[in-house]
Amino acid sequence: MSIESQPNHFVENIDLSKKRVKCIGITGGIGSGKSTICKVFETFGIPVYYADERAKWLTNNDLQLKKEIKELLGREAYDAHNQYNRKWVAKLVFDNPQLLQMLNMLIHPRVFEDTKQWVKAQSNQPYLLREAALTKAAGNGNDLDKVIVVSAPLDLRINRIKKRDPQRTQKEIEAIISRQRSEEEFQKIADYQIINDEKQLLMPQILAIHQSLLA
Ligand SMILES: CC(C)(COP(=O)(O)OP(=O)(O)OC[C@H]1O[C@@H](n2cnc3c(N)ncnc32)[C@H](O)[C@@H]1O)[C@@H](O)C(=O)NCCC(=O)NCCS
Ligand SMILES: Nc1ncnc2c1ncn2[C@@H]1O[C@H](COP(=O)(O)OP(=O)(O)OP(=O)(O)O)[C@@H](O)[C@H]1O
Repeated sequence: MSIESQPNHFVENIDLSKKRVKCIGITGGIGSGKSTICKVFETFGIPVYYADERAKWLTNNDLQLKKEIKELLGREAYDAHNQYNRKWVAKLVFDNPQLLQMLNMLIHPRVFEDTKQWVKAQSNQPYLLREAALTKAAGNGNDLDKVIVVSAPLDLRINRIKKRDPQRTQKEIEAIISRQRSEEEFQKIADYQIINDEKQLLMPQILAIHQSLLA
């Protein structure tokens, strides 16, 4: 068969006018300032997917997920109004790495599905941001093109969280940190870095990344 007479699957299956929009992960440990920095990107018109927030929403609204979480953690995972009992779950899982991993295995596939739907619904954007405490390196089994890592000194992060979340004890904050990537591990997956140490100016760092992503 000549090349001309072969059916052209490529032309049939790919709509060239719909190029996938760039998706950039933004991550960092608790209190590093991810959400604060995302708010600045939002003022530039960049849409942001907040994975922790969506995970929270899904734990209360995805019926199958609710059922699976109850099976894994017990009925107390939901309160009398059938709402996710975050305080109770946090106490249980942030001190128990195996259980946290099992909970992640229930929640994360749902969040990834939800992210895909969100990305599909966006159009005509120069790029999108996906904020999450847990993110793999770009391209490592995910749809991210680059990863921004937000860093801040540990003592500053702990003090910020004590102020922001007065219900958490120092021990609880340290338990969360010990379940997250270390600073060195975050650095390994960073394509861009933002240092949010309240000494270096934030805006020039954010603008430089924004410009580079628009280029
Ligand atoms: C354990 C839960 C109930 C704690 O709720 P709580 O309101 O106390 O804390 P919150 O969600 O605000 O998170 C507190 C800090 O822990 C971090 N964190 C949340 N989940 C995880 C996790 N699975 N592993 C490591 N850090 C996490 C957050 O980024 C934040 O820095 C809740 O975080 C949860 O259900 N987590 C599992 C879902 C998840 O993995 N979310 C992360 C992004 S998809
Ligand atoms: N440069 C800064 N100057 C002053 N306060 C800051 C700065 N960056 C962050 N904060 C404050 O520190 C706290 C933690 O910041 P933020 O919520 O953005 O962190 P996060 O990395 O998103 O945390 P989490 O992982 O818990 O979601 C917030 O109360 C925020 O207002």
